[in-house]
Amino acid sequence: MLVGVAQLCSTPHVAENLAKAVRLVASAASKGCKAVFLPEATDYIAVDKEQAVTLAQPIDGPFVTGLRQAARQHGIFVSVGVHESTPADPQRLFNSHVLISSDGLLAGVYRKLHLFDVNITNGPTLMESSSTIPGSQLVPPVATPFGAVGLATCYDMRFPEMSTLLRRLGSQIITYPSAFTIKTGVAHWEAILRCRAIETQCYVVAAAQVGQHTEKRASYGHAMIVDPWGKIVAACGENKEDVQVAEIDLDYLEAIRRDMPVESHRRHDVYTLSLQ
Ligand SMILES: O=C(O)CNC(=O)[C@H](CS)NC(=O)CCC(=O)C(=O)O
Repeated sequence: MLVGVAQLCSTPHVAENLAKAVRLVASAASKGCKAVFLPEATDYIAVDKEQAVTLAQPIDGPFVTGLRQAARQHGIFVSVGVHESTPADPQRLFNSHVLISSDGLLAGVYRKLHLFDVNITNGPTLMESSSTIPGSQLVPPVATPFGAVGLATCYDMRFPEMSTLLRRLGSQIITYPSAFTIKTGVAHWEAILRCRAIETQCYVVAAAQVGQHTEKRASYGHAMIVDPWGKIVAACGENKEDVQVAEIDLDYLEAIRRDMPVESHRRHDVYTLSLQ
């Protein structure tokens, strides 16, 4: 089965971003994909924290609703990262990853666990926790016709405990909708994604924001799909608005797991003791 990984440049203009996302959904469907993966913050990249909080919608707001209609119209699953407002805390939002089924229903919602609070010398300073409430749970993989999908987001890829757990819970595909900085992307993006695929023996799908969003903010792009052997099988490079397609072959995945059964070689007996 074919799936598409997408790349785009969101701005603070939510309606325009929805139009771009819907175009990418249609494009993936026309290429025969059963699913399309859109990046983190597809709804918008804001100029500052105040604007980010003002623009956030609930999951049942117009942005996700528009994508649910597109998913249903084209008969395709859609994974998308959005900001999610919550009445419980009007000054902050969740960084949420929504999986929409091909009949337009919500199949899963994951709220980003690891927040990107960093200050890199000669590089970006970002304080995600000033606007974002961290999620509090791992979401079990969602069963789909193309495999069991584990939900994560961007910076989460730096935490292999999370991908290892998603694998143990049954994931066959692990997804990281992203908006990576250029400096960290050049240094780490491909290496991390290939490692997560190799060590979990899962397909890794990483949709990406690309280019200049606002005066202050730019993203690395290079959306890709990595197969469970660590090979890059789809790559958007630095294209501005793109969907690249790869096959998800679960027989191939099972063969890799059979040949090298790392999951059954894990020494959980030792790991638990060493944490005490
Ligand atoms: O800000 C928004 O609106 C959407 N959220 C993001 O773009 C997030 C938090 S600032 N970006 C990352 O996690 C980049 C991680 C990264 O670049 C790395 O791990 O190196």
